[in-house]
Amino acid sequence: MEGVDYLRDERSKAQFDVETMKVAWAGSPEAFLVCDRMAKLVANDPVFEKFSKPMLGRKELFKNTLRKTAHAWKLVNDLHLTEEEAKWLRHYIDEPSYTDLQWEMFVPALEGQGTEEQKKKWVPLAKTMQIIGTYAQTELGHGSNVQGLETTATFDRQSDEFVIHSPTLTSSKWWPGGLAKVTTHAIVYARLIIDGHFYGVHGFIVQLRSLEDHSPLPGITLGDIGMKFGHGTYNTMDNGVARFDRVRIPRDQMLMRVSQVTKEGKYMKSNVPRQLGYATMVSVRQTIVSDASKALSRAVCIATRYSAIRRQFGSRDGGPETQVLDYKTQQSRLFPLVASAFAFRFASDWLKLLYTDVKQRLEVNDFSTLPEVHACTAGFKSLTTAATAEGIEECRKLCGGHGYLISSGLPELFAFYVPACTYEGENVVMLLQVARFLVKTVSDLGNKQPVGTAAYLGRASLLVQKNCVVQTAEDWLNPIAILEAFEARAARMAVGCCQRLAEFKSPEEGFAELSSDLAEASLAHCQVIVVSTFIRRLQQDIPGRGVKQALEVLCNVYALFLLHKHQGDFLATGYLTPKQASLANDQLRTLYSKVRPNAIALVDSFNHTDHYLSSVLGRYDGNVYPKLYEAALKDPLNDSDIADGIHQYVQPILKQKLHSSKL
Ligand SMILES: CCCCCCCCCCC/C=C/C(=O)SCCNC(=O)CCNC(=O)[C@H](O)C(C)(C)COP(=O)(O)OP(=O)(O)OC[C@H]1O[C@@H](n2cnc3c(N)ncnc32)[C@H](O)[C@@H]1OP(=O)(O)O
Ligand SMILES: Cc1cc2nc3c(=O)[nH]c(=O)nc-3n(C[C@H](O)[C@H](O)[C@H](O)COP(=O)(O)OP(=O)(O)OC[C@H]3O[C@@H](n4cnc5c(N)ncnc54)[C@H](O)[C@@H]3O)c2cc1C
Repeated sequence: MEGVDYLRDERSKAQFDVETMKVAWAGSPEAFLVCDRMAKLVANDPVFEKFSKPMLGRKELFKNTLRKTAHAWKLVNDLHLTEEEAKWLRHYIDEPSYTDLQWEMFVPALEGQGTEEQKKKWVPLAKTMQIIGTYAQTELGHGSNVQGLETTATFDRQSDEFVIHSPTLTSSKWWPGGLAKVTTHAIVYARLIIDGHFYGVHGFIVQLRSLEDHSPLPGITLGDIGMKFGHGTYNTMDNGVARFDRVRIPRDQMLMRVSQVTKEGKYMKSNVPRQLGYATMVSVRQTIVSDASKALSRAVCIATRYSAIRRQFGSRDGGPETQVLDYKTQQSRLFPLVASAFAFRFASDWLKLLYTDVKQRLEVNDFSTLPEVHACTAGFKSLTTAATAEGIEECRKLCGGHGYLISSGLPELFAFYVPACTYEGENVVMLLQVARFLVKTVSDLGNKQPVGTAAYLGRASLLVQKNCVVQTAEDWLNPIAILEAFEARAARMAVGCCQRLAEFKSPEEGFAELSSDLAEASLAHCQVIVVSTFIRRLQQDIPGRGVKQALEVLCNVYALFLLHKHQGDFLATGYLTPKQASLANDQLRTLYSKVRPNAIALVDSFNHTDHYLSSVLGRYDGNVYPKLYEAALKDPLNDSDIADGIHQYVQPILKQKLHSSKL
């Protein structure tokens, strides 16, 4: 049999209806149709070809992306695509570009932090791409610590302008996408100074380049920050540096929803919290969670299909060898990642609802749920990006040596994905934000009953006393038992941290000293929410033959895999006995056997095109070896039998006459 037959055979074993699972993955029939249409539009358009990317130099990579982005924008207009469709189009084009910043950060910053008047002026310009903007917050010297930014915006009462200035080398804006060569405008974050007084960091709309000839405006120095990790992925993007030498902008270009500066130079705070200035980051963190499920699903699709084709050992009497997918070790590394992709997908759907709700509330100045939403977006961003980055690397290893080839699609996916652990809030820094929320919630238990995602902490006094009642491996299939185990472990970790914090001279000192434990407690809290979201999703109506059952198996795999991975926490907090932890692991092994017949159908449900996967190993048709061979032959080194440099550098060595002493 060939790879093609192996996958056909695997598909015939599926115990659920793949077409309905595709809809469950996409979120709704409508969402599925949009994704499917956009995926095919990109896959069938030769402009979006990407197999030649690994061979391109930096300048060509960048120009190639400009060309694709211009073509995409033409399609958006010619086909009258909605914003949702245009977002999927960008997603499937699969190349970081300045438009990510335009649509994910520049427009949301204008919309979220601008006044009605500012929005009326700037948003239409941005949405029609008459101006192209970026989000210029990070500096050479500070990224995580936004309040530590050094760029200044000094109010000049006489001219009614702000003077934007980079006073030090470390104040140079550093990293913003599109800044180096493309963007005409930026939201520049700077310390506001009026009459020598500092008023904190605010966003300012600054024009960077001439709209006539694209040259940098006077006083502005712009450049690229250099090549990044990997080859053809983030190097398509011109992440940039900007320095400002007393650049003047009109007063009405300070984003003034949160606070205003009057013509007279009076600083006025509206009744919105200053954290609203961070709202763009909350919006993008939410998008990043959804992106995590997409990136992980892509990696596991490649690794699962290849694992069904790859055979090693186990041949008897000349019969076929064992599919590596049948090895329990392969399953225990791969199936939790398949389950995680689904878990993150459902978590991101839920987070989107939470975010839509807070957005509506913010519009009418209801800030009550902002701390919880901030904690959830920050925590989920950290949990999902860390697990996805590790998962992609694991998938590379699951593909053995071939996983290291660029043609497997995995090295470039990894290089593209890993910065998600850093940008939009470094992952540990984000967990520490969750920790602040947890400590506040636990410390306030006597006065205030927690709600929403923290509601379980209202039962903390009970959860720290109760013990797990599981007696058999089957008991671990009960969602109530699973959820209580996660809640008890998280509550015990949070309460434990709070008790120890009280032993320090000051809360700040305690927080710093216990920050590792607090980050672990935060992760445990986020896991409660992801697991409970998965369980709640299964309580909804899920149509289609066997779809709900297949998802139930994955939900249990996800939860019990986490329980096994973090069993140290579960045991140390005393909720579980070693016997119960071991029963969970027994159940996990049984669950892997239930995933096995559905493995290929599950990854088919992601509906990924071969174009999107860009992987010879993950091809839908399974025709791996001939195509791997074909791809290798296309390498420029194979253009001739005698490569450049052989005559010059190798032959002289071969032909040298060695002295006998060197033999
Ligand atoms: C189709 C393709 C799609 C692609 C989609 C992806 C595109 C992505 C492109 C990626 C490009 C990358 C861009 C960037 O990276 S932009 C720069 C991002 N930078 C950061 O994320 C910086 C992280 N730092 C911070 O957010 C803050 O500095 C930090 C929160 C760490 C600390 O802030 P600060 O010093 O002001 O505050 P405190 O810790 O003292 O907190 C004060 C209180 O405010 C609360 N808080 C903090 N942040 C928020 C928020 N965002 N919303 C609401 N509340 C917030 C905090 O919890 C404190 O509350 P309490 O006092 O009650 O504890
Ligand atoms: C590909 C990419 C694209 C980007 N695009 C943009 C963009 O468009 N616009 C923009 O403004 N920025 C952008 N950034 C910058 C990005 O937002 C920052 O790099 C990020 O916020 C992390 O900040 P940092 O680099 O200062 O890391 P640092 O904060 O210096 O982190 C270094 C280490 O210190 C630790 N650390 C820091 N603070 C604490 C703390 N309080 N407690 C414990 N540990 C701590 C971190 O955990 C980390 O291990 C981009 C970055 C990348 C990689």
